[in-house]
Amino acid sequence: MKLTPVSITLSNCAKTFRGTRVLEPLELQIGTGETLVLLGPSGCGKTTTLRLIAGLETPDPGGRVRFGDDDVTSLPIEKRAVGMVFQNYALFPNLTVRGNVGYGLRIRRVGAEETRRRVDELLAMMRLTDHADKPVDQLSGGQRQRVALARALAPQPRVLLLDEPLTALDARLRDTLRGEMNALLRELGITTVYVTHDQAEAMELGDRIVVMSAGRIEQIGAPRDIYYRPANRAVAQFIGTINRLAGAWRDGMLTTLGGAVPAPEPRAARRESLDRRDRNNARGSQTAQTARNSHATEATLASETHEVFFRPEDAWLADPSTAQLRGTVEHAAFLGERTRLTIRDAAPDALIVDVAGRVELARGTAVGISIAQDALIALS
Ligand SMILES: Nc1ncnc2c1ncn2[C@@H]1O[C@H](COP(=O)(O)OP(=O)(O)OP(=O)(O)O)[C@@H](O)[C@H]1O
Repeated sequence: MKLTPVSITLSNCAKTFRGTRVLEPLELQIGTGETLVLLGPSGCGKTTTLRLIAGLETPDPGGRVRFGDDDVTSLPIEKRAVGMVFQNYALFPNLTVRGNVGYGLRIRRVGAEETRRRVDELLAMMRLTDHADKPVDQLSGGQRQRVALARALAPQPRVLLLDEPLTALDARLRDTLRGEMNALLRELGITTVYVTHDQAEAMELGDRIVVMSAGRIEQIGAPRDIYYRPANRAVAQFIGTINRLAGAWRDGMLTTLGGAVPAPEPRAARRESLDRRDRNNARGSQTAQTARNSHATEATLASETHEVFFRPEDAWLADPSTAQLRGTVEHAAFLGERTRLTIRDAAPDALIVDVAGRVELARGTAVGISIAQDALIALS
């Protein structure tokens, strides 16, 4: 497929419907060929943002939308060269698969031969060749979704916009199609904006994720950044499961019900250490960084809210006599590849700890828990 992807820039883009502002002014740059995922709870403004990019809505006065160097703010959707896929696919039920995929080319008066060539190529790419002449209502949900994608790509758009394209499918199919979608977007290299409220989809597909809530951007970052370095509680609680340890600071340790844990590394140091862990290349200007970090530690602790957070998979069971925290098993959920423990009395809130392997623990068993220091997260 011959595609010429572009970057997208939204500047000062707010949206008000009948006096109610549903999107605060936002700034967003999407790189050429990047897959950017808009993630957040229902009603947070994801679809509105996508529609501003599509040209289905215009931003409040002062907002601008650019594709590369082109200011497209006042262009309608049909002049923006975008391909769109919706949750319900919006296929034409009276047309065959081939008719649906070729639709956008016919209305653009592309010649019959070129149309056939492009449609055949897309049908092959989407593994739909054998279904080309079927009416779309004879297809499975996954196949319809692939027809919708092929139809969006046929006119060779500059940008691909996907609004919850997998949501209507059952969980198992969604997992399979997520992998296929990932491979396809990498292969096409098209600039893609993908709306979802499903974190697994966001993590697997996004080069970067934009976490939104109540019409605002809470954080923009690579999936690992968002997961391991959430900017605030809203992000941490929306993405995955997170445990809270509340207590009092004593000698650099947070003392809670069942023991004590060391102070988390402040954000700057944490970023450094995670980057080291991720990329395994810790050389560079370490000395200056370390000086900045020790300064940051004191500043962070002084303003600390007496709580730290950690993910369930970052803790492990340890001998209670040497563990950081002690508690009792409230519940052990065997999930196949791991067991999810709910542990009481270690902290004011119950803690969730994931353990791999063959673990069988009865309710009431006394356990010890330790947590990797670089996995402790301080949040505002
Ligand atoms: N045309 C409209 N007129 C009035 N209000 C609207 C309109 N479109 C969206 N809204 C409101 O704007 C807010 C954001 O909606 P939007 O569809 O962007 O959210 P979302 O994050 O995509 O949610 P969902 O995941 O449920 O689709 C919601 O409160 C919604 O009711």
